[in-house]
Amino acid sequence: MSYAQSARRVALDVIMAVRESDAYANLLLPVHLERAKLSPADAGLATELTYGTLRMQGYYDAVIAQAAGRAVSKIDPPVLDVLRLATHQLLSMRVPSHAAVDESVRLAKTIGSRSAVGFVNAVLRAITKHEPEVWRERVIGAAGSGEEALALAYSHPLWVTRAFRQVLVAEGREVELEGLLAADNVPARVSVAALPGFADAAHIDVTIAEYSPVGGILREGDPGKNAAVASGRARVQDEGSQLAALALSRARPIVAGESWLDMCAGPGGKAALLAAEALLGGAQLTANELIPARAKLVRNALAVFDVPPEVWEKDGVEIGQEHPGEFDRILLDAPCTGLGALRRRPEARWRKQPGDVAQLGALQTALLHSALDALKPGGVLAYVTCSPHAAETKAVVGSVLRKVPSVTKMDTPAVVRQIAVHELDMPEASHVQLWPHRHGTDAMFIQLLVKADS
Ligand SMILES: C[S@@+](CC[C@H](N)C(=O)[O-])C[C@H]1O[C@@H](n2cnc3c(N)ncnc32)[C@H](O)[C@@H]1O
Repeated sequence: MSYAQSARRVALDVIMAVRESDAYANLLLPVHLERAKLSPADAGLATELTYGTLRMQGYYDAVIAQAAGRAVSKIDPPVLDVLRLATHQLLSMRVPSHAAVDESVRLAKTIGSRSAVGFVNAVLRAITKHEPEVWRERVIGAAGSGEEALALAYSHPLWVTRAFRQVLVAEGREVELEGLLAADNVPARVSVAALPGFADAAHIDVTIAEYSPVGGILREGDPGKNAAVASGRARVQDEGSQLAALALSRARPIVAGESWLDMCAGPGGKAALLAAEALLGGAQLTANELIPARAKLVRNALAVFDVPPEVWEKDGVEIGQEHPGEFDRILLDAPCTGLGALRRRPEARWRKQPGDVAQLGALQTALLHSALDALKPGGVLAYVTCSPHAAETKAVVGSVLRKVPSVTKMDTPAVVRQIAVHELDMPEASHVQLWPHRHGTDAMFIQLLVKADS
C-alpha cells in the first residue's frame, strides 16, 4: 500500500467511525495516525482528508446525488464515505483525477461488493467530467432558495443557516451571513490565555491577541512546544472564551473576600482563568461540574495553583437551593449546542438536531434560575454560551428575567469594550455576541446580569 493510500485509509477509517459510532474526529485521528506510523507529510494529508471531508459533507452529498442520479440516502453508507472522501480530493484538493479515482476504487474494494466498486468508479468519473466551479454552479442552481443555496455552498445544515441568519438579522447584519458560513470552514488559529499572575502574553512567544488582554496566538501549531503552555502557566483557549471569563472577573473591581462560583466548569478552561483572577483580587473560586470525568479535568486544569479551588460534582440545577444567596459572582457557561464553535469540530454541525436546542433550552433555563438563586443580592452573573442560537441565548435570559424581576441586564458591551485591547465591532445591545467572521473568535454569547441589593 502506498503512503498516500495509507493516508486515505486512515481518513476513511476515521470518517466511518465518526458516522458509525459517533466518534470525535479530533480524538480518534491522532490514535489512527500513531498506529499507521505515517510520515509528517502523510499525516498532514490524512488530517486534511479527514477534516475537509467531514466539514464539506453536505456540499459533497449534493454533488454525489447529482452525479449518481439518486439521493445519497439510497447509497450504502460505507460506499458513500468513500465517495465523499474522493469528492473532497477531486473538488477541493485538486488531486489529479486518475489518482483520486483509482485509489478510491481500490478503497471501495476493501469495503464493498463488486457492484459497489463499479458504482464508485462510475460516480467519480461523472464528477471528473466537470470542473469544481461548474459543480458549484450546478449545486447552487438546484437550490430552492437563497438560504438553501448558501447552506449547500458552505456545507451547513439548513436549520443552522436559518438560526444564524435570524441572529444576524436581529443585529442588522444579515449581509454577513455568507462571511460567517465561510469562516466556519476555516480551521481556527490556536490561541492561548496567559494566566494572570503566572505569565504575561507579551513574554511567552506568541503573537499578541487582537482583543483579549491576556491572549496570544501561537506562532507554531503545536501548543506543547510553547514553554508557558507546557508548564500550565498559559492555556489553549479561544479568545472569545477568555473575554467571557474576564467579563465576569472584571465587571467591577474585586473586593477581597468575595466568593465566586463556576457552575458548569468542565473541562476547566474558564475556571483556570477565573481562579487566577480571583487569586490576584483576594477572591475565592469554587468550581462545579456534574460529570465526574469532566470534574477530574477541572481539577487537572486547576492543579497549577498552590491551593487549588474546591471542585464540586453537583447538579447545577440544585445549587441554588443548596447554597442560596452565597456567591458574589457566578459564571454560568451553560451546556449548549456548540454551534458557535463549528470551526473546531468538523463533524459537529451534522451531529446537532433542532430538537437538541429545545432540550438544552429547558436545562439552560433551569440552570440560570438556580444560579440566580445562588447569587448574593448585589452580585453579578455571566450567562455564557458557545452558541449564538437565539433560543439558547436571548430567549433563555428573557424568559428567566420575566420571572425574576430583581435581576437586570448589565451593559455587557461596555464591560467588554473596557477589557478589550482593541475596539470590538458590536451592534447596539445589552449582551455581547462574538463571531468567527467578525472577531476571529468562536461565536460566544455573553450576558452579564446583576441582582438587586435587597
Ligand atoms: C460549555 S461546557 C463548560 C466549559 C467550561 N466553562 C470551560 O471553559 O472549560 C458546559 C459543562 O456543563 C456541564 N453540565 C451539564 N449539565 C450540568 C449540570 N446540570 N450541572 C453542572 N454541570 C453541568 C457539562 O458536562 C459541561 O462540562
